[in-house]
Amino acid sequence: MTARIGVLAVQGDVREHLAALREAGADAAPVRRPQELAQVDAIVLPGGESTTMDRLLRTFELMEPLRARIADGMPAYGSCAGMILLADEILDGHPQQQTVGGMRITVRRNAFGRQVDSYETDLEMTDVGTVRAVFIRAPWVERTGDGVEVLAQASGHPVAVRQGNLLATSFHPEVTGDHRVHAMFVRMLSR
Ligand SMILES: NC(=O)CC[C@H](N)C(=O)O
Repeated sequence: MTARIGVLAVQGDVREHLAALREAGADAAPVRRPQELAQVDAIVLPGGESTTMDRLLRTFELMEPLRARIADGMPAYGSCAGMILLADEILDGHPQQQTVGGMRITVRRNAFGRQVDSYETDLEMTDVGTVRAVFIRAPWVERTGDGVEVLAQASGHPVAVRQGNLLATSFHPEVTGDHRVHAMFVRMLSR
């Protein structure tokens, strides 16, 4: 049976992730409610604004079920704000900002600078190859804990990391029309 991958749909670039997952051959569906989360085998946390997503996750009563599913081993992929949500620790976060957590990483929000510092570059990513990386007010990884594999770096910092069946990128592969990073996540589901 094809795995069903949810895309957290409280805020952010949900449509682009749904499209990239479908192009990678997955059955993808938006997740806004706890009942919808219960029906997926894996989840993508999109780019957007992590402080807003944190607030909406709590309002929609998705924070605790999401934490429980990830602690229980559900595969998850976070891009940009989604990477922040997966991180166990944030630097330069909003004072009350919480994360879903699960990945033993410390991320710095807006690490490359503010809005104006959005940029694109080609990176080598393990198991994927050369990718066009689009950074938009992106975080980077400051510290990695046990079991975290660095898949790509930019400006001397990890920008793609994997820990078991959790994947995170600082950049946005969903906006480039290249679905190889999503395909890699789909492959992680069958390991
Ligand atoms: N493109 C993005 O997802 C930006 C992330 C945003 N700077 C945040 O802190 O949530």
